Amino acid sequence: MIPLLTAAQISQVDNYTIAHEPITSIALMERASEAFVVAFTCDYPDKAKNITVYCGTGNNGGDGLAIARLLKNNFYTNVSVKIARFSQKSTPEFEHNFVQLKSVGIDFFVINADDEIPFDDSEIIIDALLGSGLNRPLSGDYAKLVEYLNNLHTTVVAVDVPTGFYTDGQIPGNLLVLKARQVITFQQAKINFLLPESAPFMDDFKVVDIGLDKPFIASLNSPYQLIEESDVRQMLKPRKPFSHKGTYGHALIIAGQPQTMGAALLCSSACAHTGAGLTTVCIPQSGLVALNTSMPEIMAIIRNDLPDIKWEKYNTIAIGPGLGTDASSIELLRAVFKEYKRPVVIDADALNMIADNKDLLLNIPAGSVITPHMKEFDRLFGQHTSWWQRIETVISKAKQYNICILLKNRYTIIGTPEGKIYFNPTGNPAMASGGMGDVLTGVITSLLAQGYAAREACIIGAYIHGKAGDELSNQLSVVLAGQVAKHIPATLAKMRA
Ligand SMILES: NC(=O)C1=CN([C@@H]2O[C@H](COP(=O)(O)OP(=O)(O)OC[C@H]3O[C@@H](n4cnc5c(N)ncnc54)[C@H](O)[C@@H]3O)[C@@H](O)[C@H]2O)[C@H](O)CC1
Ligand SMILES: [K+]
Repeated sequence: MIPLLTAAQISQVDNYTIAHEPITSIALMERASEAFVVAFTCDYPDKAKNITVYCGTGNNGGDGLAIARLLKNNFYTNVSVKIARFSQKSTPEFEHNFVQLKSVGIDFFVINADDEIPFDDSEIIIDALLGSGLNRPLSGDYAKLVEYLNNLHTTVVAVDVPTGFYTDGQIPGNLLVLKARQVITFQQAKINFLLPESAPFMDDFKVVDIGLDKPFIASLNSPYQLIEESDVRQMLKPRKPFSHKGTYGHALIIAGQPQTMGAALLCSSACAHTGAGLTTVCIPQSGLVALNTSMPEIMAIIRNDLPDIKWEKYNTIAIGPGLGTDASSIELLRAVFKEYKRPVVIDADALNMIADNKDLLLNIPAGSVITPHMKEFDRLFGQHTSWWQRIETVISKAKQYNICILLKNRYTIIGTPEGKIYFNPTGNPAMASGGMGDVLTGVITSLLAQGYAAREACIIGAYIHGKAGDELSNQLSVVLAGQVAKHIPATLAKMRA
């Protein structure tokens, strides 16, 4: 896991690294700038491009000055610098790099407070105006400059953070930010890069290692963690010799109506493909032919017969995909919560029924998983005006109800009762199509049936679901839910190799 830190914590790590590596702050800035330049030259190899580096007078600006110098050393022939000197304040690291810049003879121009903004015709802008030190929205000269630069629609590559962007905490509405084509960020993704509010301000970000002290970062015990493939590989249990279908659990999936049988088929297919020993799906009578034709490996219970079943023979139950929200479905949901005491997976219409009958929240079996998308989440827990607020709610509700909450998004957010938040990095826009959530529910259900705890089931499930889609999207511009379900065994095989 990569612990994700707030700006205040990053500055703490910065100071710790300087004191304990030890390294001077100027050498650390040089290391960061070198790392930026390595990444930059890889993505922008044309050394004749007209590049302007815009620098503030803090350490982000100091980085910018060092970057301009290093680009020149790397034979970029058309680099110049514009310095926004909007206040008397500057850092010693900035001043040091200013002297260095002058010594290598790069053209620079100082924009003072209230000055007219100089004309810019560069092909690439490197944004080193403000970084993680931002402590208020842009205004005055900074706002004027950023508005001017945004209107140019030039390719902008931001150093560490796009100027004006908040790295953590709630992002105010109508925020003015220098929009970046790419952000090359130091040491780790900033938490807000992983939230949808970052989308208008950056197309892409790349993390470069600048050697900050990793044990110290870990010691800060951040609640926010980014999942890495190695975590999932470690969590995955092998399929052992002499094991049999009973070893891998029996999942019951309660899903589908005559018009939404697809949800039941996709969910149960994903469950079987993720390796549950047995999968039974509870469907309406009219869906039986479709099930038997498409998935002969899956057993069926007809919906009307459900009340008579032996609940305890299932290792887990999933309820919700395509289920509908009529009176009989609510009755069914209540019956599951009453009769079944092991962890369940609750999705889609089951979440909507809980949203309309909030008393049911208290009856969710301990250790269960709920898998809402944003709208289902807000219906359950109230309207939110920002994703940061939603994360706070995930933390409090996961604890209150002793459940894992998996809030679906580009970087799916998984909250645990212990107060941790895990971000899943896999998945891609080719997967944005119907049924994908049903497949994810099936994957997680399968993992619970196989004996993984809710936290592991969510982390592994979200990761492999997205990774299967990533693998498919190498060749396909649109990936359908059924394709993801069928590809899971191949993804799992690679992960276990
Ligand atoms: N550990 C690392 O990741 C390293 C980071 N480096 C770089 O340092 C910046 C952070 O530098 P800092 O001096 O703390 O802040 P900024 O340059 O972002 O800002 C300077 C200064 O500006 C003032 N300010 C804040 N908000 C506003 C505003 N809205 N308008 C005007 N002025 C504002 C405030 O006083 C700030 O202190 C980080 O991003 C990296 O680029 C190191 O180079 C290497 C290690
Ligand atoms: K910046």
